[in-house]
Amino acid sequence: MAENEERLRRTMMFVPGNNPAMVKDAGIYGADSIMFDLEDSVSMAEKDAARVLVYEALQTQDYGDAELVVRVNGQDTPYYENDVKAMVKAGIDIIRLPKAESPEMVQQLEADIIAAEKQFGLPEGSTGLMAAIESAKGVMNAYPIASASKRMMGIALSAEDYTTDMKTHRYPDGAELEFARNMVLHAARAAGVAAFDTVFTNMDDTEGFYRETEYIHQLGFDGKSLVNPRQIPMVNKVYEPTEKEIRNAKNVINAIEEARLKGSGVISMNGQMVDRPVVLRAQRVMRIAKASNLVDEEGNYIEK
Ligand SMILES: CC(C)(COP(=O)(O)OP(=O)(O)OC[C@H]1O[C@@H](n2cnc3c(N)ncnc32)[C@H](O)[C@@H]1OP(=O)(O)O)[C@@H](O)C(=O)NCCC(=O)NCCSC(=O)C[C@@](O)(CC(=O)O)C(=O)O
Ligand SMILES: [Mg+2]
Repeated sequence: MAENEERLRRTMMFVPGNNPAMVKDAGIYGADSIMFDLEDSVSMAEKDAARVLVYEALQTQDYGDAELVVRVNGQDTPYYENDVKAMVKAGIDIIRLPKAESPEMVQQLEADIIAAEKQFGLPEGSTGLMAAIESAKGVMNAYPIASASKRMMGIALSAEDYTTDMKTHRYPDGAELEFARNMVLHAARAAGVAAFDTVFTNMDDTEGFYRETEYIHQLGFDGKSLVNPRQIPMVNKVYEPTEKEIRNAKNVINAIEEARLKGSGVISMNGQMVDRPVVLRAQRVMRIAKASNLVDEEGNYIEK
């Protein structure tokens, strides 16, 4: 769980698994997580070829520090079993289960991963998993799903399938997603795993993308599933702490350290009470600032 909190997962970019150029170059854009897709962006005719392409790429390409995720086909398809086996064998970090509706589906994936790790002689526990919530049933079961496996890295809302299931579609104000977003986020936090907001599919609506990203950042999501590399710097910009937030976080950490030396767990700073939750938030700001190269080793803001 601590690892989930430490690792930055602001941007998880879908990469269609049947597109050799996109699969090859996916590492150059700086996504925190690269998600190879074997499911809905790949036609039936290309399912086997896409699996082979992604498998080969995982053996030969250097994706740097990015976390590597693959969205396998659903458990009700003839592709699922081969997808899981091939991706575990390839050493993928995380398998994303689409259309998760129950904890049993997650436990089935966990059992299939364990069997594959044994078959290929990999250390048990080397492959993590996550679940995408894409229906009313999935939303109602969000917490049981999020807490179904100790390998669970996070859960994601998938609004395209979800709004279809809800007999609506996506609107600019996002009101149709309010309940699902809150359920997914609360389930993730209660289970101690990461929470990912859904894709935004209108590549030309930059203003709408910023508005949605600012909103989900305010709610508390770790990050967002993306469909295009142009969306990566926009999410990072929203998630980047400001200079004021960084200076304030550093002051909070220094102040509480001074208070601790005096034997106190609470202190007043510029009229503002500073206690444990404030310190935890300040530490998180500093972690993101460090990962975004906004501070030096001592935590001082780097002037641009
Ligand atoms: C949208 C578009 C066609 C736009 O094309 P465009 O050509 O206009 O893009 P450009 O910006 O011009 O590309 C500039 C350069 O970037 C390269 N480039 C672009 N996209 C890249 C990428 N993704 N990965 C690596 N490389 C990429 C491109 O090759 C070019 O490289 P180069 O030629 O070298 O300059 C394209 O992006 C794309 O196909 N996206 C992925 C779509 C996809 O995966 N859909 C399935 C997942 S959603 C789903 O299933 C719903 C869900 O399940 C979701 C959930 O579960 O969360 C639910 O229910 O909600
Ligand atoms: Mg979907």
